[in-house]
Amino acid sequence: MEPSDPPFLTFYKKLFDNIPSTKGNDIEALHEANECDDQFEHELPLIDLSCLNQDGFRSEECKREIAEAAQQWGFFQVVNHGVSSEILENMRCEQVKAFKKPFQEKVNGIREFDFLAGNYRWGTPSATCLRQLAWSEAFHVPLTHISTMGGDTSFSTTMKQYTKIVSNLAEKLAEILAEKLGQKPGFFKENCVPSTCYIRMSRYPFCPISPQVFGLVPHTDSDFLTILHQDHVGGLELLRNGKWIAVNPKQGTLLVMIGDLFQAWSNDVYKSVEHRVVANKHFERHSVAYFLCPSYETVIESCGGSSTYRRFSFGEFREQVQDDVKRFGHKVGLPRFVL
Ligand SMILES: C=C1C[C@]23C[C@@]1(O)CC[C@H]2[C@@]12CC[C@H](O)[C@@](C)(C(=O)O1)[C@H]2[C@@H]3C(=O)O
Ligand SMILES: O=C(O)CCC(=O)C(=O)O
Ligand SMILES: [Fe+2]
Repeated sequence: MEPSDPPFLTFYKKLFDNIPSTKGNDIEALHEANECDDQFEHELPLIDLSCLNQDGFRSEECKREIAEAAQQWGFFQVVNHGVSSEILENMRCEQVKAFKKPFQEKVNGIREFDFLAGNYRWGTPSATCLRQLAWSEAFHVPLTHISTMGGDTSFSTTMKQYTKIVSNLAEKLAEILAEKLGQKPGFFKENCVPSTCYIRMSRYPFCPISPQVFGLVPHTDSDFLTILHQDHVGGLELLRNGKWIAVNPKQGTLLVMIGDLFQAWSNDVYKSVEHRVVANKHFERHSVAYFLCPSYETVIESCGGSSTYRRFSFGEFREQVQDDVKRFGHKVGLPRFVL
């Protein structure tokens, strides 16, 4: 019997034949490949955004910290970000409820939310080996969909409240990062549109064969920046100086990740951060991500002159990512666009 929803074990059956035994050298080798440097708690950048409302000196200092973290880590945690713990908790509850809908309803589209089949993803349809499989399911919901969601249901109300605050926060952080590059304000307001920005709600079911599979395979995000909220379970890891570092959950904290578009636009000043989610043998996990994306026509080129990358439109970038995922089972990303 398939013990999991979604039915990973039956649908991806081929990938599970000949999996390394869970005894002896094979499993040791896998543990080594997965190794995460979490023997001691890493000092991940943590920024108090309330400083942005303080006097000029403190606010400038905070902006400097944001830019420094984006350069050195491509990642930072924020507190006092304006999303109340009540909204975070409501969002988590609504998300948990949505994933509890029957599998076939998720696949065909959830009527109640006006979700279509395309809103739901699970696993990695193009995977040809276990290491390419994502042991997770997700709803992708564009902002345009959220703003037109009808009814006064707790789902639509919560989604609207959450995205309103988080989208403003994303734009604000992006503008700070642009300012620190010496750019005039307005680029993100002009180019980032509700039809391409989206929320991705993810559920990582507990996984009986956890060391062999990822909850989400290593990747960088294909946007300007991502704002992520994770629950208390943990499993998110960042790649830094060749080592995977666990991002231990801290209640009320939001995580900010620099995506590929900011890396290209800043000509490598800011770095998109490679991250992954490791599967958990015992507990399911939920997270919600907001992706700040421009319109498909927006041309991405270095904002400060000379560039490592050729100019490309966001539409072209998305297509290339999707083609590569189909052909190779994984994303290639920015290296495709190096001059
Ligand atoms: C199989 C894949 C789909 C994905 C790229 C990847 O190789 C791994 C992660 C996926 C992800 C997650 C975040 C974003 O939604 C996304 C666009 C990205 O950059 O990485 C997707 C990719 C996708 O759906 O095409
Ligand atoms: O669930 C997480 O912690 C990460 C999600 C993620 O990386 C993504 O949706 O792109
Ligand atoms: Fe991601």
